[in-house]
Amino acid sequence: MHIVTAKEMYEIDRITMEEYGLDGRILMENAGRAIAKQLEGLLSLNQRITILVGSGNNGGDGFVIGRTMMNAGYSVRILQLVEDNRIRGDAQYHKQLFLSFGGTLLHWNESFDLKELEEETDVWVDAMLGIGAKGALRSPFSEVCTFVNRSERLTVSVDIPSGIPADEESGYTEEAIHADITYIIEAPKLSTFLERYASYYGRWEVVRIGIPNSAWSFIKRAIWSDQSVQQTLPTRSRFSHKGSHGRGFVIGGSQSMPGSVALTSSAALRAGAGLLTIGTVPEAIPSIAAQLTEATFHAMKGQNGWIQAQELDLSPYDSVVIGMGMGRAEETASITRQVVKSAHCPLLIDADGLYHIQHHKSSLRERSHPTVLTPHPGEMAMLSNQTISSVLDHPISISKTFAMEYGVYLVLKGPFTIITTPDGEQWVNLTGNAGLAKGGSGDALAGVLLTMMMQHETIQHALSNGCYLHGKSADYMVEHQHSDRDLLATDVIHGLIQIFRTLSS
Ligand SMILES: NC(=O)C1=CN([C@@H]2O[C@H](COP(=O)(O)OP(=O)(O)OC[C@H]3O[C@@H](n4cnc5c(N)ncnc54)[C@H](OP(=O)(O)O)[C@@H]3O)[C@@H](O)[C@H]2O)[C@@H](O)CC1
Ligand SMILES: Nc1ncnc2c1ncn2[C@@H]1O[C@H](COP(=O)(O)OP(=O)(O)O)[C@@H](O)[C@H]1O
Ligand SMILES: [K+]
Repeated sequence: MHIVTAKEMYEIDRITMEEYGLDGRILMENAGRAIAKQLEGLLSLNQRITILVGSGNNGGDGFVIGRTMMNAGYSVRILQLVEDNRIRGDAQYHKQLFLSFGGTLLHWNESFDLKELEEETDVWVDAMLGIGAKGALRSPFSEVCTFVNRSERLTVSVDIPSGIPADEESGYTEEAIHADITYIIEAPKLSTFLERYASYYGRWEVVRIGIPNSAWSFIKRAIWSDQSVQQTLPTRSRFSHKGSHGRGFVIGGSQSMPGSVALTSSAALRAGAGLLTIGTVPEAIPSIAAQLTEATFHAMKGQNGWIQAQELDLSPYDSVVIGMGMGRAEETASITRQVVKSAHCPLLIDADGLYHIQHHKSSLRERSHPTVLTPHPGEMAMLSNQTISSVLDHPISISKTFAMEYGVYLVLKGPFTIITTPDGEQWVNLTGNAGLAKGGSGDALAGVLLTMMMQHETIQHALSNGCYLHGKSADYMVEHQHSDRDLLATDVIHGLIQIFRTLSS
């Protein structure tokens, strides 16, 4: 399923209409009918529907929904918020149809009594503004949206909750519709995945309206779905041996922080690594070894409890991860730079490793093997010289610019993790929950990703599947054994067992 900007969606509509010849009025009919079908499944016949329409094509969808629901036996009213002469084109065509079918149309005016309308309403359908919304809500939209948000009726939005933008834009108003459900037309828009806007959508579903599959070919941004996982997760051969499943090297930890490297390694093993070696300071080995009997160790030279620069033979390894629990001391900065230069295999840099490369980003471009960076928004802000709030508002464009500029795979972590390739293609992972919002989750993810990188031919598939599995395990554990308060990274690692069992059954 693709993810689009407003501009891209308009282009897809244009291609469908001009190059394939599907009339805009038919697209609007399809949109309204697809949403009406969902509403019929959701509502009983005694629930009275009030549809709020604006001047654009989003309102046009509202007129089709009105006619279709009325025909299905529902009591429907439409409140038009703009003057008659503002409704044009396809929307005007469908408005006329609604009227000729005997629909009830109310017009907004200064003295309109919304309270009275609310008394005759069980469900608000918000068809005021869609992808054409610009800036803060103007009157009377702002008053109507404020009223609807205070009303305790079910609120269903068409395509986008009115008042929020489709893209990574600011300028929205807090009165934007807080929908219970949003029926998104054809493809989620960027704002569906932005922290600032996601909650306005409520629960969302995508409805198809007949856009041809080939019209999407220029869109390089999509959701990583259950189906994507089924198509790309490698199966195990009956004749495989430990070497077939990858030999990984985890570099990290310090005298005072042995835990995170233990989590990464445990996750890598549980995710199916063939062989795993942990490179850490000698002082950290006993505590890690006590938890992980399956790993082997490479005692690295340390200074003051931190890993220091040293000769390292990385040639036996299929993938390397560096950074977790390593600390920010100058000693570990040197080893990070050295590994960036000498790892002739896929390399994942996380946590303190990201801190160390912030002033050496150009060295990433010189690598001839894939490099993966896994920042959370704070680390992304540091790497891209932006503020955290700018990263949260523009995660999709900032990731893309960075990944393309430095030739890296970027996994920008968060409630919706964004995976970007050096070519600028992007995938959004939807699994995971707030139980992951605690120390240790990122360390576990790094381990799962390390293993996936060793087992997939395509790094993007590895990263997307790794993020999916990590989040899916958290979802499973919160649903069956834990809550999003008590979930620990070790529980997430344990939950992988169930996820793999389900995927292979
Ligand atoms: N073929 C297609 O394209 C299909 C499109 N489809 C549907 O169309 C939707 C996009 O339609 P659209 O482009 O007409 O934009 P839409 O969001 O309805 O409204 C724009 C109007 O709103 C106004 N306005 C803007 N900002 C405002 C604000 N802050 N406060 C107040 N008013 C504001 C603006 O006024 P203006 O600024 O021009 O004065 C303009 O008149 C899309 O989301 C989907 O639902 C489907 O039917 C499938 C086929
Ligand atoms: N609210 C949330 N919903 C879903 N996933 C989340 C949420 N918060 C955090 N995560 C996930 O948890 C992990 C946290 O990583 P990170 O911030 O590096 O944590 P750590 O401090 O454990 O290293 C990431 O995979 C991120 O996508
Ligand atoms: K809307």
